[in-house]
Amino acid sequence: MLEARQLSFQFASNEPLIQSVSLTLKAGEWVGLSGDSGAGKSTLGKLLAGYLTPQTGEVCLEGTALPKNGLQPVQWLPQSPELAVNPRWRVGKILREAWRPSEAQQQAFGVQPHWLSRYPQALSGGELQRICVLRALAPGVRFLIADEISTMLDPITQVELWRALKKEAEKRQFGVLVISHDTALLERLCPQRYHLSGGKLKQCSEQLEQCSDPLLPR
Ligand SMILES: Nc1ncnc2c1ncn2[C@@H]1O[C@H](COP(=O)(O)OP(=O)(O)OP(=O)(O)O)[C@@H](O)[C@H]1O
Repeated sequence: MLEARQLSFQFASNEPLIQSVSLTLKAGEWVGLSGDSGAGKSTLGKLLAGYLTPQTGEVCLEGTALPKNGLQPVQWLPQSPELAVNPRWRVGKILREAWRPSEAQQQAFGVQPHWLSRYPQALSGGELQRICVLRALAPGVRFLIADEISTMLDPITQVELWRALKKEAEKRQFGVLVISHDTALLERLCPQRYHLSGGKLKQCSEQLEQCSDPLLPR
Protein backbone atom coordinates (compact mmCIF):
# COMPACT_ATOMS: atom_id res chain seq x y z
CA MET A 1 0.00 0.00 0.00
CA LEU A 2 1.27 3.50 -0.88
CA GLU A 3 0.16 6.07 1.63
CA ALA A 4 0.49 9.84 1.56
CA ARG A 5 -0.27 11.23 5.01
CA GLN A 6 -1.11 14.88 5.51
CA LEU A 7 1.26 16.15 2.81
CA SER A 8 1.89 19.87 2.54
CA PHE A 9 4.20 21.45 0.00
CA GLN A 10 5.11 24.82 -1.48
CA PHE A 11 7.88 25.97 -3.80
CA ALA A 12 10.24 28.42 -2.03
CA SER A 13 8.47 31.74 -1.54
CA ASN A 14 5.33 30.73 -3.45
CA GLU A 15 1.86 30.15 -1.98
CA PRO A 16 1.21 26.72 -0.39
CA LEU A 17 0.40 24.37 -3.26
CA ILE A 18 -0.50 21.09 -1.53
CA GLN A 19 -2.27 21.41 1.81
CA SER A 20 -2.67 18.46 4.19
CA VAL A 21 -3.37 15.98 1.40
CA SER A 22 -3.82 12.32 2.27
CA LEU A 23 -4.18 9.61 -0.34
CA THR A 24 -3.93 5.81 -0.33
CA LEU A 25 -3.23 3.57 -3.27
CA LYS A 26 -3.59 -0.16 -2.82
CA ALA A 27 -1.80 -2.86 -4.79
CA GLY A 28 -3.47 -3.31 -8.17
CA GLU A 29 -5.66 -0.23 -7.72
CA TRP A 30 -6.17 2.46 -10.40
CA VAL A 31 -6.89 5.92 -9.08
CA GLY A 32 -7.51 9.00 -11.23
CA LEU A 33 -6.36 12.55 -10.51
CA SER A 34 -7.71 15.59 -12.32
CA GLY A 35 -7.37 19.30 -11.66
CA ASP A 36 -6.92 22.60 -13.44
CA SER A 37 -3.62 23.49 -15.02
CA GLY A 38 -1.23 24.58 -12.27
CA ALA A 39 -3.33 23.00 -9.48
CA GLY A 40 -0.33 20.91 -8.41
CA LYS A 41 -1.11 17.46 -9.87
CA SER A 42 2.44 16.84 -11.11
CA THR A 43 3.81 18.17 -7.84
CA LEU A 44 1.65 15.70 -5.90
CA GLY A 45 2.79 12.93 -8.26
CA LYS A 46 6.43 13.84 -7.64
CA LEU A 47 5.85 13.85 -3.87
CA LEU A 48 4.33 10.36 -4.09
CA ALA A 49 7.31 9.08 -6.08
CA GLY A 50 9.88 10.67 -3.78
CA TYR A 51 11.12 13.22 -6.37
CA LEU A 52 10.12 16.02 -4.02
CA THR A 53 10.08 16.08 -0.23
CA PRO A 54 7.02 17.47 1.53
CA GLN A 55 7.45 20.25 4.11
CA THR A 56 5.10 18.33 6.37
CA GLY A 57 3.61 14.86 6.20
CA GLU A 58 5.09 11.67 4.81
CA VAL A 59 4.87 9.13 2.03
CA CYS A 60 5.10 5.48 3.06
CA LEU A 61 5.21 2.26 1.12
CA GLU A 62 4.01 -0.66 3.24
CA GLY A 63 4.51 1.52 6.31
CA THR A 64 8.11 2.56 5.62
CA ALA A 65 9.65 5.58 3.90
CA LEU A 66 10.53 5.31 0.21
CA PRO A 67 14.12 4.16 -0.43
CA LYS A 68 16.67 6.93 -1.09
CA ASN A 69 18.81 4.80 -3.45
CA GLY A 70 18.42 1.95 -5.90
CA LEU A 71 15.33 1.08 -7.88
CA GLN A 72 12.37 3.31 -6.99
CA PRO A 73 9.32 1.12 -6.28
CA VAL A 74 7.15 4.14 -7.12
CA GLN A 75 7.90 5.33 -10.65
CA TRP A 76 6.86 8.76 -11.89
CA LEU A 77 6.23 8.87 -15.64
CA PRO A 78 6.22 12.43 -16.98
CA GLN A 79 4.33 13.84 -19.93
CA SER A 80 7.54 14.71 -21.82
CA PRO A 81 9.67 11.58 -22.29
CA GLU A 82 12.52 13.57 -23.92
CA LEU A 83 13.30 15.03 -20.50
CA ALA A 84 13.55 11.58 -18.93
CA VAL A 85 16.16 9.98 -21.19
CA ASN A 86 19.87 10.33 -21.83
CA PRO A 87 20.12 11.78 -25.37
CA ARG A 88 23.53 10.14 -25.84
CA TRP A 89 22.19 6.61 -25.25
CA ARG A 90 20.63 4.51 -27.97
CA VAL A 91 16.99 3.59 -27.40
CA GLY A 92 17.83 -0.09 -26.73
CA LYS A 93 20.15 0.91 -23.87
CA ILE A 94 17.51 3.30 -22.51
CA LEU A 95 14.85 0.60 -22.59
CA ARG A 96 17.08 -1.92 -20.79
CA GLU A 97 18.42 0.51 -18.22
CA ALA A 98 16.83 -1.28 -15.24
CA TRP A 99 15.53 -4.55 -16.67
CA ARG A 100 15.11 -6.55 -19.91
CA PRO A 101 11.54 -6.52 -21.21
CA SER A 102 10.69 -9.63 -23.26
CA GLU A 103 9.89 -9.45 -26.97
CA ALA A 104 6.24 -10.14 -26.14
CA GLN A 105 6.20 -7.20 -23.71
CA GLN A 106 7.84 -4.96 -26.31
CA GLN A 107 5.23 -6.03 -28.82
CA ALA A 108 2.39 -5.40 -26.36
CA PHE A 109 3.59 -1.82 -25.89
CA GLY A 110 4.02 -1.33 -29.64
CA VAL A 111 7.81 -1.05 -29.44
CA GLN A 112 9.33 -1.75 -32.86
CA PRO A 113 12.66 -3.64 -32.89
CA HIS A 114 14.22 -1.19 -35.39
CA TRP A 115 13.77 1.72 -32.93
CA LEU A 116 16.29 0.18 -30.55
CA SER A 117 19.41 1.09 -32.54
CA ARG A 118 18.32 4.74 -32.91
CA TYR A 119 18.98 7.70 -30.62
CA PRO A 120 15.93 9.10 -28.81
CA GLN A 121 15.88 12.22 -31.00
CA ALA A 122 15.05 9.92 -33.93
CA LEU A 123 11.80 8.71 -32.36
CA SER A 124 8.51 10.59 -32.20
CA GLY A 125 7.33 11.76 -28.78
CA GLY A 126 4.69 9.03 -28.70
CA GLU A 127 7.20 6.31 -29.67
CA LEU A 128 9.63 7.47 -27.00
CA GLN A 129 6.81 7.59 -24.45
CA ARG A 130 6.10 3.90 -25.04
CA ILE A 131 9.80 3.13 -24.46
CA CYS A 132 9.72 5.11 -21.20
CA VAL A 133 6.54 3.42 -19.95
CA LEU A 134 7.94 -0.06 -20.59
CA ARG A 135 11.31 0.92 -19.08
CA ALA A 136 9.54 1.89 -15.85
CA LEU A 137 7.97 -1.55 -15.33
CA ALA A 138 11.04 -3.23 -13.83
CA PRO A 139 10.43 -6.10 -11.43
CA GLY A 140 10.19 -4.55 -7.98
CA VAL A 141 8.15 -1.57 -9.16
CA ARG A 142 4.93 -1.46 -7.13
CA PHE A 143 3.25 1.78 -8.17
CA LEU A 144 3.22 4.01 -11.24
CA ILE A 145 2.42 7.70 -11.32
CA ALA A 146 1.30 8.14 -14.92
CA ASP A 147 1.36 11.91 -15.44
CA GLU A 148 -0.44 12.74 -18.71
CA ILE A 149 1.43 9.90 -20.41
CA SER A 150 -0.95 9.40 -23.32
CA THR A 151 -1.57 13.05 -24.25
CA MET A 152 0.75 12.95 -27.25
CA LEU A 153 -0.56 9.67 -28.67
CA ASP A 154 -3.22 9.22 -31.33
CA PRO A 155 -6.47 7.65 -30.05
CA ILE A 156 -5.69 4.10 -31.26
CA THR A 157 -2.18 4.11 -29.81
CA GLN A 158 -3.58 5.57 -26.58
CA VAL A 159 -5.94 2.65 -26.18
CA GLU A 160 -3.18 0.15 -27.02
CA LEU A 161 -0.90 1.69 -24.40
CA TRP A 162 -3.55 1.67 -21.66
CA ARG A 163 -4.58 -1.88 -22.57
CA ALA A 164 -1.00 -3.11 -22.34
CA LEU A 165 -0.52 -1.28 -19.04
CA LYS A 166 -3.78 -2.66 -17.60
CA LYS A 167 -2.78 -6.20 -18.54
CA GLU A 168 0.70 -5.86 -17.03
CA ALA A 169 -0.68 -4.17 -13.90
CA GLU A 170 -3.24 -6.91 -13.41
CA LYS A 171 -0.61 -9.61 -13.80
CA ARG A 172 1.83 -7.97 -11.40
CA GLN A 173 -0.69 -6.17 -9.21
CA PHE A 174 0.95 -2.78 -9.36
CA GLY A 175 -1.16 0.23 -8.55
CA VAL A 176 -1.45 3.24 -10.87
CA LEU A 177 -2.25 6.89 -10.25
CA VAL A 178 -3.44 8.30 -13.57
CA ILE A 179 -3.04 12.08 -13.80
CA SER A 180 -5.00 13.63 -16.65
CA HIS A 181 -7.15 16.54 -17.77
CA ASP A 182 -9.20 14.02 -19.75
CA THR A 183 -12.01 13.15 -17.34
CA ALA A 184 -13.56 10.69 -19.82
CA LEU A 185 -10.28 8.77 -19.88
CA LEU A 186 -10.11 8.80 -16.07
CA GLU A 187 -13.68 7.52 -15.84
CA ARG A 188 -12.83 4.63 -18.12
CA LEU A 189 -9.61 3.68 -16.42
CA CYS A 190 -10.14 4.46 -12.75
CA PRO A 191 -12.98 3.34 -10.48
CA GLN A 192 -11.88 5.91 -7.94
CA ARG A 193 -11.06 9.50 -8.89
CA TYR A 194 -9.99 12.68 -7.14
CA HIS A 195 -9.92 16.32 -8.14
CA LEU A 196 -7.18 18.63 -6.88
CA SER A 197 -8.20 22.21 -6.29
CA GLY A 198 -6.96 24.90 -3.91
CA GLY A 199 -4.35 22.48 -2.60
CA LYS A 200 -6.99 19.97 -1.43
CA LEU A 201 -8.15 16.66 -2.82
CA LYS A 202 -11.81 16.07 -3.36
CA GLN A 203 -13.16 12.64 -4.15
CA CYS A 204 -15.31 12.48 -7.27
CA SER A 205 -18.63 11.17 -6.10
CA GLU A 206 -19.50 8.48 -8.58
CA GLN A 207 -17.70 5.18 -7.92
CA LEU A 208 -17.32 3.25 -11.15
CA GLU A 209 -16.67 -0.40 -11.62
CA GLN A 210 -13.22 -1.24 -12.95
CA CYS A 211 -13.16 -1.46 -16.73
CA SER A 212 -10.72 -4.10 -17.97
CA ASP A 213 -10.72 -2.71 -21.50
CA PRO A 214 -10.70 1.08 -21.89
CA LEU A 215 -12.07 0.69 -25.42
CA LEU A 216 -15.35 -0.74 -24.20
CA PRO A 217 -18.14 1.80 -23.68
CA ARG A 218 -19.73 1.83 -20.23
N1 LIG B 1 10.33 24.02 -9.53
C1 LIG B 1 9.35 24.90 -9.38
N2 LIG B 1 9.55 26.09 -8.76
C2 LIG B 1 8.56 26.97 -8.57
N3 LIG B 1 7.28 26.77 -8.95
C3 LIG B 1 7.02 25.61 -9.58
C4 LIG B 1 8.02 24.61 -9.82
N4 LIG B 1 7.45 23.56 -10.44
C5 LIG B 1 6.14 23.89 -10.60
N5 LIG B 1 5.88 25.11 -10.08
C6 LIG B 1 4.58 25.79 -10.04
O1 LIG B 1 3.71 25.01 -9.21
C7 LIG B 1 2.38 25.04 -9.74
C8 LIG B 1 1.88 23.62 -9.91
O2 LIG B 1 2.62 22.97 -10.92
P1 LIG B 1 2.26 21.50 -11.39
O3 LIG B 1 3.16 21.17 -12.53
O4 LIG B 1 2.27 20.60 -10.21
O5 LIG B 1 0.75 21.70 -11.87
P2 LIG B 1 -0.20 20.73 -12.69
O6 LIG B 1 -1.51 20.68 -11.97
O7 LIG B 1 0.47 19.43 -12.95
O8 LIG B 1 -0.37 21.55 -14.04
P3 LIG B 1 -0.59 21.08 -15.57
O9 LIG B 1 -1.93 20.42 -15.62
O10 LIG B 1 -0.54 22.35 -16.33
O11 LIG B 1 0.55 20.13 -15.93
C9 LIG B 1 2.45 25.83 -11.03
O12 LIG B 1 1.98 27.13 -10.77
C10 LIG B 1 3.92 25.84 -11.39
O13 LIG B 1 4.28 27.01 -12.09
